[in-house]
Amino acid sequence: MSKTEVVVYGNPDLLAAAAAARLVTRIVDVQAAKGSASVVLTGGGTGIAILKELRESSARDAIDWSRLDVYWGDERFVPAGSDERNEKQAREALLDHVPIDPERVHAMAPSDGEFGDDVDAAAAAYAEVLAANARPEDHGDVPSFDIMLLGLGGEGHTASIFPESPAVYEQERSVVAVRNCPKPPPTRISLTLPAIRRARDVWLVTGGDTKADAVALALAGAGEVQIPVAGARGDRRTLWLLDRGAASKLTKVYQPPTA
Ligand SMILES: O=C1O[C@H](COP(=O)(O)O)[C@@H](O)[C@H](O)[C@H]1O
Repeated sequence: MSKTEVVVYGNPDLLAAAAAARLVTRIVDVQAAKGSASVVLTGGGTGIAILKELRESSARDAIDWSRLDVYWGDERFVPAGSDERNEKQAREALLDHVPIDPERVHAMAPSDGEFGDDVDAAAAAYAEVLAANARPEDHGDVPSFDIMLLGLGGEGHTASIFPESPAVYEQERSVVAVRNCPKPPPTRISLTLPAIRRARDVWLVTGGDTKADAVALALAGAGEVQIPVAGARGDRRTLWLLDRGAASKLTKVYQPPTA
């Protein structure tokens, strides 16, 4: 299992800018080493702020967008045009502004798409997308994603895996339908913790003191049933990128970077 690293930035803007810079560097490094790279996006305030920062950065042109696969860790099961959709927010923040190959943008189905309001069928279809994109060296039906961005909620959810919900117990499937979420909208699609742990790098990105309890509990070793984000780990690296608010209840002192 990878070691957990924590970096704390002085404010949310710095967090988003620094995470975007890290993302460019890691994608470029992976593309140089392997030819193409894959990234899993998250919804939420910090996740979308990072994408906006990336759009506004001239460094984004260092990425070969034609050799990047994009997936989502979770999606709100709402109509395609809804502003609540993580996909729509990511497209507006970044994807509509870069020369990405549309075939390599792997979105989860909306509630008015080909599966209608059958969220189980939509989740199963996304599991098939993952399986179809897994290579022999991935040793399973989920790609070894190069970078997975994940946000978290104040109660400890990550992706759309909520505390003590059926999704947190899932050990077989890579993608599940999620119902009765405590945070609206109530119906969602989510990667499971076993699928998340297939990623090489998992980056937990969050800001604000409403996240401080969940961050502190996860980093203190809480169980994943109560605090699902505690179970989000990368195979190569688990990196927490926080602002001072989100880090404010950590007992260990994590220094902001000096440069
Ligand atoms: O609903 C969701 O919320 C979380 C966290 O969002 P935030 O705005 O409170 O930071 C996000 O990680 C997840 O992808 C999203 O669907």
